Amino acid sequence: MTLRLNREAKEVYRSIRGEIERRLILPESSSFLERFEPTSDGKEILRRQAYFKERLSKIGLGLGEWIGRVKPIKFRRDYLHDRILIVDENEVEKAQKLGLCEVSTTPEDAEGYPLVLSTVGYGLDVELTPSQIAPELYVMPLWENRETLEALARIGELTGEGSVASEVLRGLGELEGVMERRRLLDGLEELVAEKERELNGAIEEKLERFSLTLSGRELLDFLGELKSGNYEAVFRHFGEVEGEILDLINGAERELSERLGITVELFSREELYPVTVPPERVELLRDALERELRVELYLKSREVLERIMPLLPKLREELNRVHELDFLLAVKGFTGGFSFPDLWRGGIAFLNGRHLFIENPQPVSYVVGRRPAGFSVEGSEQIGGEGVVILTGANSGGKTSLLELISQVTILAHMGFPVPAERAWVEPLDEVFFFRRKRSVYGAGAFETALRSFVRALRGEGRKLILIDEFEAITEPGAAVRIIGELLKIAHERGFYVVIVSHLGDDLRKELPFARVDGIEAKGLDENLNLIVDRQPVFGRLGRSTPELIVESLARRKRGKEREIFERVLRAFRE
Ligand SMILES: Nc1ncnc2c1ncn2[C@@H]1O[C@H](COP(=O)(O)OP(=O)(O)OP(=O)(O)O)[C@@H](O)[C@H]1O
Repeated sequence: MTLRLNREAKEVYRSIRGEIERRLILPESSSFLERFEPTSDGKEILRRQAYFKERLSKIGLGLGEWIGRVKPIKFRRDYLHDRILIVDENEVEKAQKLGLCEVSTTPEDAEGYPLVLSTVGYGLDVELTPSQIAPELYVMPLWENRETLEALARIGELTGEGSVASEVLRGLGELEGVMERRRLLDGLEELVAEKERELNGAIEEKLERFSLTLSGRELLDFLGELKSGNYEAVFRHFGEVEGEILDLINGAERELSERLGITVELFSREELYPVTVPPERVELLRDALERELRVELYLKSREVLERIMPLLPKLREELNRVHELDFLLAVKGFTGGFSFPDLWRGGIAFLNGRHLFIENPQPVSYVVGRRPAGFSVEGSEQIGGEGVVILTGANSGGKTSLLELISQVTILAHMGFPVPAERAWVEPLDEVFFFRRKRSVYGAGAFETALRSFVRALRGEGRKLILIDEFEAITEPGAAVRIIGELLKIAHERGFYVVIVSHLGDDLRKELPFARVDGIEAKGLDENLNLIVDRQPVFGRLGRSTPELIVESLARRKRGKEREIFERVLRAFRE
C-alpha cells in the first residue's frame, strides 16, 4: 500500500531522497532507499520507526571514515589462458561448461602450458570445481581489496558486530611471499640493471685498491720477480684479483637467486669489467620466473582458498551490510534533531517544524484537523478541529514554504522517518496532493488544467491531504470564490484534509463556516527596509495582505521621480 503522490508531491519526495543520497558515501547504498517509499500502512510505518530507533542509536559518526574505504569486491569469471585441464572423455562436457580454461583429453595438448591440471593424473590433481581449477579468481580480488577487508574489520569492531574480514586477511597473508616475487618480476629489468651498476661499482673499487697497493713496496717486489723471470708469481697476483671479482659476481647472483627464489645466472664471465648482462638472459630469467610463479600462485591460492572459502558468504553479507550502515549513517546525518511522529487519527500536526530547505528557518507549529492533546502554543485554543484551512497573509510571508513544510513532514512520516519538528502527529493517509502556484501560465488553458487536477484530487474515497497554493491567481476573484468554495465543501464532506493559500480569505470564510482561516502577518520593516514577517501563522485570524508595507519600503528605497510617485501612493493608503 504505497502512499499515492501527485506530481508535485512526488517532487517533494524526490528532494528528500536527494538529501539522503547526497550524504551516502557509497553510491550503491541508495538501493536501501527503495525500501522506504512512503506507505499508507500504519503498521509498516511503525515497523520502520522501530527499525530506525533501534539501528540509528548504534550508528557512531566515526564509521564514515571506514565506510568510505569499502570498495565493492567483484569476483569475475574469467577464461585463463595459462592452464589446461586434462580430463576423462566423459568429463569433457562438464569441464567445458565451467568455461575457465582449455580442456582436453590428450596429455600431449598440455605442451607449452605453464599449468597442467588434471582429473586423471597428468598434472596437478584437481576436482572439477571452479575453486580448484581457478582459485586465483576468488583469491586475487580479495588480495587486491585488502584495504576494504581492513575497513570491514574496523567496522566490525566499531559496531561490536565483529567481522570475518580479519580472518580472511590472515589467510591472505600466506600469499605475501609469492606476491613479493611477482612484484620483483614486474621490475625485473630495473632490478638487474641496478645489480649490474652495484657490481661494477664494487669491482671498480677493488681495481682501484689493487692499483694503489701496487704503487707501494709491492711494485718493487714485482719488478724483482719480473727481472728474475718468476712470471708465475706475477700471474698469481693478478689471478687473485680475478678471483675476487668472480666472487663478487657470484655473490651478486646468489643474492638475486635468493630474492627471486630461482637460480640466476645472468652476468657474463668473459669480460670481467665492466660486467654486462646479455638481454636474452634477462628474458630467459623472466620466462622461467613467470612460469614458476604461476604454478606457485596457483598452489598458494588453492591452499588459501580452502581456508577462507567458508567465510565468503559471511563476507558478502558484511559487504551488503556496509551499504545498510552507509544508509543509516546518511539518515542519521540528515535527521539530526528530528523526532518520530506519533501516528493517530485526526490529521497532521507538528510543533516547531523546520523547513528542510530553508537555511536557519523560523520554526513553525501547525495543525490541519484535530489539535492533539500535546499541542499547545500561543493561540492554539482557536483551533477547532477543522479539516479545511485557508492560509492567508503577507506577500512573501512564507505561505508556500508552510505548504512545503506540511508536505515534508507528511511524506517523511509515511516513509517511517523522523520528521523535522519537535513533536508531530500524523494520520496515515492514502494520498497526498500538492498543487503549486503556476506563475508563468495564464489564460483559460491554465485555469482548465488546474481545475481538472483539483477535481481529480476530490474524486474517489480515501484519506487525503490536499495542499493548494493560490488557485485564484489563474481566474477572476469573483469566480474563484464560487469555484473554490464549492470544491472545498466537497472536500469537507469527504473528510479530506485541505490547506489552501488564498487572498480571498474574507469571502471564503463567509462561504465556508466549517473552515478555519489562518494568517501570516508582517510586523513592520527592519532598518534595511525589509519586511519583518512572523512566519508563525495566527490561528483563526485573517492575515492582512501587506501591499502598504511594500509601497512604503519602495518609497524609502527609491530616489527622485519614482520616489515621489511611491510617496503619493503611500499617502493614498493613509487618507
Ligand atoms: N519559516 C521560515 N523561516 C525563515 N524564512 C522563511 C520561512 N518561511 C519562508 N521563508 C522565506 O520567506 C520567503 C518567502 O516565502 P514563501 O515564498 O513561502 O512566501 P509566500 O507567502 O508563499 O509568498 P507569496 O506571497 O509570494 O506567495 C522565502 O525566501 C522563504 O525562504
